[in-house]
Amino acid sequence: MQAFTVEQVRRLEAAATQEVPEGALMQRAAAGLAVVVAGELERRTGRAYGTRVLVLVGPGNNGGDALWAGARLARRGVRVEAVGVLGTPHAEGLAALLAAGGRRLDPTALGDLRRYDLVLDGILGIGGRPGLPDDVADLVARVEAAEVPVVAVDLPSGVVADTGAVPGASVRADVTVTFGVVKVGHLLEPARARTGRLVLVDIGLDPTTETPELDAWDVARVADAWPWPAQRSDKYAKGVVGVDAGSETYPGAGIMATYGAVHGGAGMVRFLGPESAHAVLTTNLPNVVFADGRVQAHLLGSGWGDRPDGTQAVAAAVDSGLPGVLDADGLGFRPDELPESWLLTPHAGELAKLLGVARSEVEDDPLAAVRAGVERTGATVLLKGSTQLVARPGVRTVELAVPGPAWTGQAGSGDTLGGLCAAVLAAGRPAHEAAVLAASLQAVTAAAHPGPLPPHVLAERCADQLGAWWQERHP
Ligand SMILES: NC(=O)C1=CN([C@@H]2O[C@H](COP(=O)(O)OP(=O)(O)OC[C@H]3O[C@@H](n4cnc5c(N)ncnc54)[C@H](O)[C@@H]3O)[C@@H](O)[C@H]2O)[C@@H](O)CC1
Ligand SMILES: [K+]
Repeated sequence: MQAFTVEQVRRLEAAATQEVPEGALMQRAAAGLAVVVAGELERRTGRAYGTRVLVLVGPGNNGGDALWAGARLARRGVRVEAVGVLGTPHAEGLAALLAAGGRRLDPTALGDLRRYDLVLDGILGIGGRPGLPDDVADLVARVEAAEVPVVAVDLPSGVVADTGAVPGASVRADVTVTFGVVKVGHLLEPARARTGRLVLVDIGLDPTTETPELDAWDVARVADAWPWPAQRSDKYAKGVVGVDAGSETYPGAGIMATYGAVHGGAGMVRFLGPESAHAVLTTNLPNVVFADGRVQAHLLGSGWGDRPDGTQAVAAAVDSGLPGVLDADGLGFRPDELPESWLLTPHAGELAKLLGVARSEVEDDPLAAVRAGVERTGATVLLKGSTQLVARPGVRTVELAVPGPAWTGQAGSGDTLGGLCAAVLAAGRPAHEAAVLAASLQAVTAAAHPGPLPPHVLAERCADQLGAWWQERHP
């Protein structure tokens, strides 16, 4: 699934408008919206006829869409009531609603909102500036407290369409019906959680003229793209990972990283980290070797702490010409310039430090931040967190891994993720693909095995998940 910016949507809409009569796009949007709302009413109450819908109407075309859809619903026997909450409502849309038997209410006459079966949020769309005025925010809070299902028109009002930020009050939708193309904010947290189920209505835009801002992977694409071993693949075809992670202070990070590499399907894992980790690894992962030798991808940095020879260790690995993953403390030892074949795996705090900005700056616009990380380092960058983004040099489109539940937000998850990435890298895949595949695998596995599993146990479940995908593909 691809997502676009507001500026791009405006261009696409302008191009499409040249081809059709005035108002046609809004009619297509309203028709699609009314079908989804009617379906939602039927699913929730068993019928559309006789149900009650409250339309919250803002000053722009977003409110226009909502009013025209309200008119269509009113003609089907839905009792539609519209309330203007900002500015002057779309004149033709309001006239159409009234002509179809809908009513206009004064905001002061709203009463108990629990009498509505559904609320339609037509307050703001892609023309919305962040946040909502206080009186609108109060009304939105009342809707939420009344637990009435909400369908958002194009975007949940109050979210930032281009970044996914939610700087103030916003609508929390059960369903969002968007038009033409998906917008960036639908897919990035925290706006993603406010979007609910996303329905895309075709209004005749042609997105092929624009480079997508975001390319969101889904589970089937991840499973199809995984580097499955061929029948005659030996350990070198699957790839050897060299893990130089952990330290005497943090041996666990090296162990976790090794669990990730093993369960991500590496042909062999060489552990080059601290001796204090050897006994645990020998007992639990006896296939891991400790001798120096051939590797096909490096994994460095997790749990290094303040390693005295960190700079030299990273330089030597990069100079080998092999691809690698540089994680956590290792990020502080990176050379000025890295090749694209190296993958950096910072979380928001680490990326902020790398860029010399506040963490909130990364969190407010992760798309810009992950691109800036690439710009700064030359490497491929995976920004870890609730939405996991991958950017690489020379490519505008940022890839979005399959999202998962927050269970993976615990110490050690980043270490195992680094190992999973390194396993895919060692199998010969480019760094951006290794990052998307590994991050998605971890998320999908966490969704299938919810609960506070320690990261190394979740890594074992990752192997089960890979097994299940493989069986689906090799019946
Ligand atoms: N342009 C097109 O061809 C189409 C647009 N469509 C709809 O039109 C929407 C965009 O319409 P508009 O460009 O009119 O924009 P909006 O409907 O999002 O609203 C813009 C208006 O809201 C005001 N406003 C913005 N943020 C505010 C805030 N925080 N507090 C108070 N007032 C605020 C602005 O001053 C402006 O008057 C889309 O989201 C979509 O729903 C659809 O009908 C499909 C076709
Ligand atoms: K809206």
